[in-house]
Amino acid sequence: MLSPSSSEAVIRRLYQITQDYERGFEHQITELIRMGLTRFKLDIGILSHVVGELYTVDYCVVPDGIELKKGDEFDFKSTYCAITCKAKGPVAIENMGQDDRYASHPAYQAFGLESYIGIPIRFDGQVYGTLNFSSAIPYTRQFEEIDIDALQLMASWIEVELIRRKQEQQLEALNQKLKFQAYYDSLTNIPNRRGMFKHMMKELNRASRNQSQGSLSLVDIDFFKRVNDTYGHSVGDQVLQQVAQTISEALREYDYVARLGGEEFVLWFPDTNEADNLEVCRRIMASIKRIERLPEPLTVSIGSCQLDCKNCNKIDAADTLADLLEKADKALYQAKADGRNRLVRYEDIIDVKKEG
Ligand SMILES: Nc1nc2c(ncn2[C@@H]2O[C@H](COP(=O)(O)OP(=O)(O)OP(=O)(O)O)[C@@H](O)[C@H]2O)c(=O)[nH]1
Repeated sequence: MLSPSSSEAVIRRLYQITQDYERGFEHQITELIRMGLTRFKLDIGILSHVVGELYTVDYCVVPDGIELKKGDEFDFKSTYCAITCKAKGPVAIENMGQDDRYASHPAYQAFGLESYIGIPIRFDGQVYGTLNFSSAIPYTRQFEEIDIDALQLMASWIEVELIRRKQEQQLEALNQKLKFQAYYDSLTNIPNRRGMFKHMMKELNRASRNQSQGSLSLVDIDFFKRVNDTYGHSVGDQVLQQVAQTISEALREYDYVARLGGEEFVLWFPDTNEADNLEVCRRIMASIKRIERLPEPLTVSIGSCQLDCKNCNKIDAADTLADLLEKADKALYQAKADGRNRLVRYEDIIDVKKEG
């Protein structure tokens, strides 16, 4: 019979291990298995996971010379786990080969383990797997109630931890979703205005630091109201999605596109001169004309402007962005006024030249 101080030691050690969140689940579970091995004086400890007929070793601690590792898979029916799951509760066997119930079990035939103590782990209303400890050597004493108590305590912590980890993963997924919704446009799946602002702050600071240049372009679908009015809002939505995709595909690796709102998109071309900006914008205009969603070709107007940070002092990114957007918007206005389906650069507008 084990003394009460021995069970107190289990509780104390379990408390230490379970408080050690910062070291991660893998560390905690390995320490818990080690504690079980010391507690039961056995040498193989496993947390298994069972899905259908597949038994997988989730975590294990084994002595030198035993080839067993995390991720190893077995046929569930031929494992000791099958015995424990069938029992629906703790199982303790001191000498499997001498036990009429188990001597001919496929698990004993396959692995030949003599002593075994295991318990089912439940998760989400189902059996997740088992926590088990075993050895090829018969047990020298009888398993006691206090052994089962210790095993149940360990299993309870694992069950709580599995739930906690699942909730943590759900929370993380929810956070990712919220982040996506905050910075991406749900219709086109490209960044929205807020996402653009965040990206551009980094980009403009980088351009300033590297004293480099770049082009900003506003792309606006022509007569989009007519698309909605003629073919319906849902076709309008599909056109917006196709335009976003077409622009994304036409861009180079470091170029950037966001939906500014409505049928307007903003494009940023880092380290790009005017000639290169013209070339990419022309490519985009041609690609958009090839969209086949409507009976007539779709056209866009583009207003572009240039940022040149060569030989300039550190810029204020927010002010610079506002300035670039305003210039591109003037150029876009001009493109619309000149008849649409064209690209105008702010630097080429006559009034601007006069002012300059
Ligand atoms: N289907 C759809 N339509 C939208 C969305 N956001 C804005 N719009 C529509 O886009 C249209 C924009 O119309 P206008 O600003 O008059 O521009 P336009 O008809 O493209 O004319 P120009 O830009 O001058 O060539 C409006 O009818 C808006 O209702 C959207 O998410 N989905």
